[in-house]
Amino acid sequence: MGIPEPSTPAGAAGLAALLAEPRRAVVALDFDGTLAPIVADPDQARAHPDAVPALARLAPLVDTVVVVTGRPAGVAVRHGGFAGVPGLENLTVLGHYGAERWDARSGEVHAPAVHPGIAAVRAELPGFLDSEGAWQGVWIEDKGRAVAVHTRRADDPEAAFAALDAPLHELAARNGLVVEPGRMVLELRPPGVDKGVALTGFLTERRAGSVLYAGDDLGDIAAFDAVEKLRASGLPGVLAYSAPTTDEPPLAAIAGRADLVVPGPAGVVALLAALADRLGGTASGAAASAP
Ligand SMILES: O=P(O)(O)OC[C@H]1O[C@H](O[C@H]2O[C@H](CO)[C@@H](O)[C@H](O)[C@H]2O)[C@H](O)[C@@H](O)[C@@H]1O
Repeated sequence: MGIPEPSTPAGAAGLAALLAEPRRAVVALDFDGTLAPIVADPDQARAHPDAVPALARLAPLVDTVVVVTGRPAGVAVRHGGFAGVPGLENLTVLGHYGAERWDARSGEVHAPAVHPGIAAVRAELPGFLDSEGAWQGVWIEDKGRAVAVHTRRADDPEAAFAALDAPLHELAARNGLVVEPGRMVLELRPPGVDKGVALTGFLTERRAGSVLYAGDDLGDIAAFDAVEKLRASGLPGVLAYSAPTTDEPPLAAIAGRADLVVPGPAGVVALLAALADRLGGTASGAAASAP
């Protein structure tokens, strides 16, 4: 596939800037639903099989590739298969919505102390969920510095999500936390950072000349907001939506703002490969046009 044409002038300008000066471009990608297909068990989610090969061709041609995810950074690295890959030396993973950072060069995760509200919620949550009614299939993902309540495997995932929304907001507020909603998940996590804050900080650090951001979920709205704000202040950017390929409805809050809509992780990977093709990447990651 070639590079799809952005549907907006701002997106076309963003893509043009990326292609004109790729060495100043940051390619920023969400993980679940964007690089990794959605599956029922988060522990079984893995990057699309063509993701790492495409990224390993593209990454040496741009300033950096950054994965911005709600996952713990180490989990995204493991499930992505990102560590020790030739070509991915300039990959960074910003985990926990930007609270954690892993850089391929050091191989280390940097993270702040765990918020004290997490221990309290971890202890209270099982009994709390019982008291809210037995939602068959609702389960808790302990993410270390956040705790997520998943409803995807409940008998009625949407009903379980809707019923738990307000009580979990109350539980989070009582413990100094916020609720981060996602695709059939309500996560209780510390406030203070989101994907927009994380992405803006990273682009500033890199002195980026352009950005491409791809995402699929509610947590990506903050990153979309950030790219739109940066565009208004002169940084070209292109926004891509990884649309569901199942009967799940598209997320209007993102779909309507995207410059490019691609079919799920397979479409994202095809976009990355097409960018690498256009920029002259080879299988080893060397740029044909590189100095
Ligand atoms: O920011 P992301 O990389 O998109 O991570 C967001 C959450 O993704 C995971 O949950 C989602 O993917 C699961 C596996 O496909 C799916 O079962 C679940 O319904 C989705 O919400 C992950 O489990 C969370 O910890 C992430 O915060």
